Amino acid sequence: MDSKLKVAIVGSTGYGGVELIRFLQHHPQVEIVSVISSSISGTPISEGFPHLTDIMVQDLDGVVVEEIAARADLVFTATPSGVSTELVPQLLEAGLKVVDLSGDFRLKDGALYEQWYKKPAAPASFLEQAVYGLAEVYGDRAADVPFISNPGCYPTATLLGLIPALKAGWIDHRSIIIDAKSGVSGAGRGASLTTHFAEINENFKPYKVNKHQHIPEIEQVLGDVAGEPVTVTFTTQLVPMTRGIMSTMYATMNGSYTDQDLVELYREYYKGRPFVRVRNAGIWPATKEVTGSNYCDIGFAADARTNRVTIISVIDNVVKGAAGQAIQNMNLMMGWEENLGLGLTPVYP
Ligand SMILES: NC(=O)C1=CN([C@@H]2O[C@H](COP(=O)(O)OP(=O)(O)OC[C@H]3O[C@@H](n4cnc5c(N)ncnc54)[C@H](OP(=O)(O)O)[C@@H]3O)[C@@H](O)[C@H]2O)C=CC1
Ligand SMILES: CC(=O)N[C@@H](CCC(=O)OP(=O)(O)O)C(=O)O
Repeated sequence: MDSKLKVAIVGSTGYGGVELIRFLQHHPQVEIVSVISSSISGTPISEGFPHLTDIMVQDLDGVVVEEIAARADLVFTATPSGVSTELVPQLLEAGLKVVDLSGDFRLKDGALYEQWYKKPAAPASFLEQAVYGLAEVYGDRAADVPFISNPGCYPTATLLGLIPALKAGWIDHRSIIIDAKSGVSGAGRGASLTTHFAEINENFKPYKVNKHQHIPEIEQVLGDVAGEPVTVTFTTQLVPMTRGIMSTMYATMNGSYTDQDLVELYREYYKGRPFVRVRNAGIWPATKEVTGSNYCDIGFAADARTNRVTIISVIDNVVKGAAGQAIQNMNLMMGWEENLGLGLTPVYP
C-alpha cells in the first residue's frame, strides 16, 4: 500500500500553482493526485507548461470539492483572494487538510480584511482556526493542524527581517519604515497594463504606497511580537525582474548595537531553521542569491551616527513567498523534516 500523502492543487495554472508542482514532483513523501483548474479541463499540464515533464497526474478537472476529497488528503489552494474565502471552508468541511496561499485567512479580524481587501471576509470560525504559517516564528503551532494560512510574500521577507530585533527590544517599534521591491511575478500570471513589457521594462514603479493589503498582516504579527499595537510605513515598488523581493527596513535602535551584535542575535534566533541565512557583517544579500530557492537571506548595517539600523531581507516571492513556504508548512503539519523536498541551491547567475 502506498503511504505517500496525496495532494491536490487548486489554481494550478497560476505562478504559485505551477511552482508547487515543480517542487512537489520531487518530494519524497508526496504524490500529486490532482491538479485542478477552474478554466481548463482535460488538458495535460505539460501542454500549457512544457517545463513540467513527467507529471504523475495530468488531468485538469473542475473544482468539485467531493471529487477532490475522494482523491486527496491535503489541498494547496493557490487561488486569488476572494476565491479561497469560499472554497477553503468547503474543503475543510469535507475533511481535507488545507494550505491556503491567498490573503483570505491571514488576518484574524474579518473587518480589517474587508477594509484592506475590499471583499467579504471568511466566517470568523475559519479565520480563528487558520494557523499563520510563518514557519520560523510560529512553526511549533503547525504540527497536526488541518489548516495553514501561508503568509504573504512581502510580509515573509519583512517579518523575518524585523522579528528578532523587535523581540529582543533592540529596535523602537514606533520607528519602523519598510521600503519593499518586488519582481513582476508577484502580481500573478494574468496580463495587466501595469505589468506588461513596455510598461515595466527599464522602469521602477511605486504602487499602493501606504495602502498595500499586506500592511495589516505585517502590523498584526509585529504587534503580536511586541505585545502592543505597531504601525509601519510601507512602500511597495515594482522592479523589472521576474522573481525576487527585497525588503529594506529602517528602525531606530534602543542601544548601541553593532553589525556583529545583530548577526549573533539573528543567528541565535534562527538556529536550527534551515531556510534563513544570516549574512556575515557587511555582506548584504541580493535577490539573485535566493532565486529558485526557499531561502531568506538577511544582512544589516547598524549606523552609530544616526542610531538607526538598516536591515535588508531577500526572498524569491514565488518560492519562500508562496509555494516553497507552503510546502515547508505542509512538512511541519505532517511532522516531517522542514526542508523535505525543498533542498535546492539558488539558481545563479
Ligand atoms: N505570485 C506570488 O508571488 C504570490 C502569490 N500569492 C498568492 O497566491 C495566490 C495565487 O497567486 P498566483 O499564482 O500568483 O496567481 P495567478 O493569478 O498566477 O493564478 C491564480 C490561479 O487561480 C485560478 N483561479 C482563478 N479563479 C479561480 C476560481 N474562481 N476558482 C478556482 N481557481 C481559480 C486560476 O487558474 P485556473 O484559471 O486554471 O483555475 C489562476 O491560474 C494568490 O492569492 C496570491 O495573492 C502569495 C504570495 C506570493
Ligand atoms: C508585484 C505585486 O503586484 N505583488 C502583489 C502581491 C499580492 C499578493 O500576493 O496578494 P496576497 O498576498 O494579498 O494574496 C501585490 O503587491 O498586490
